[in-house]
Amino acid sequence: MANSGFVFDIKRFEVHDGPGIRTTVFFKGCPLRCWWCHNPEGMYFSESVMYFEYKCIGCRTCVNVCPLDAISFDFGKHHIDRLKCSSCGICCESCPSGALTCIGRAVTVDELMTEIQKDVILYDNSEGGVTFSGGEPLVQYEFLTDILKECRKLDIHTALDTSGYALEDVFEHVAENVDIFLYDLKLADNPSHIIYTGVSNEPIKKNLKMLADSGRGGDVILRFPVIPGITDTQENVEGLAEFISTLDGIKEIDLLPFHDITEKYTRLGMKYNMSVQTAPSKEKLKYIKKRFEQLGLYVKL
Ligand SMILES: C[S@@+](CC[C@H](N)C(=O)[O-])C[C@H]1O[C@@H](n2cnc3c(N)ncnc32)[C@H](O)[C@@H]1O
Ligand code: SF4
Repeated sequence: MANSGFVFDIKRFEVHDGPGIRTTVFFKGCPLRCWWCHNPEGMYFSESVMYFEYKCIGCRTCVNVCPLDAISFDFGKHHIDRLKCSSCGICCESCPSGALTCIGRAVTVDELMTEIQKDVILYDNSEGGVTFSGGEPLVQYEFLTDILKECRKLDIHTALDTSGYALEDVFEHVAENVDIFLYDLKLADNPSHIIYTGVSNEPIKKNLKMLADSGRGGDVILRFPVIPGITDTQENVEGLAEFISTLDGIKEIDLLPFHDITEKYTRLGMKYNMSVQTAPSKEKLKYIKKRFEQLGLYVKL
């Protein structure tokens, strides 16, 4: 039982994170480091300090209040020494223009349920519900399970947006309380998976196979991030198609074309590995769509 967890956003009226109108809760912390991740503020479990240059008025309040001397103006340019910064948040509280913002906050089960329940009428009218995303929600599996159980008590539909990367027994335990899964498949080849995400794809494949073998394939919507030069290669698409063809009951795969978020990484002081900034071509998307349709899947783009 975990009475509180750590989230970095709660978005209401979402229509892209599962069926109907949904509230999406973004959990902090992720064991993966996908090169293209558009939610880098969700990677670390601790709070993340984000700096918005266009809001900065150059008053240097942050420099003066930082207890670790982690902030300076080098040649007039704001700089946070991320090795010194402990994300204590004092600079964010003191910044008069909102140029510094602390991402991430603790919430209790009760607080989160209050937020989720605000839109129950919308969920009911649209066959929607709540989606747990991140970061990787499975990292906080005890808190996640508590929330899922509360939702089930109240008959609120739940979706888990996940990389599937978790120990088998953790995944199995959480899955019991989930209505549908938005399950990401990124790279079929394990060495490539390790290079581009930092972890092996074996637990991901194992957990998905377990779901399908237990008769829950129909509760899974696959998601495939189409990342130019990394996941969109013929070799990868064929590898994934081969794996998917071993899974029973899965009917849908959603293609998520790459979008660039260089600016977010700059604001967080994080390294962005992607050299490509353009979305995949229409031809490439068409080819991938057709290939997955050949497996009998409905392909949403
Ligand atoms: C940020 S992840 C969070 C959930 C979980 N950690 C996962 O990877 O599925 C949510 C979705 O965004 C997708 N995604 C991440 N970065 C993206 C990008 N730059 N372009 C398109 N989709 C992206 C992921 O593939 C995943 O389907
Ligand atoms: S698993 Fe999801 S949240 Fe984690 S780094 Fe990859 S895309 Fe981002």
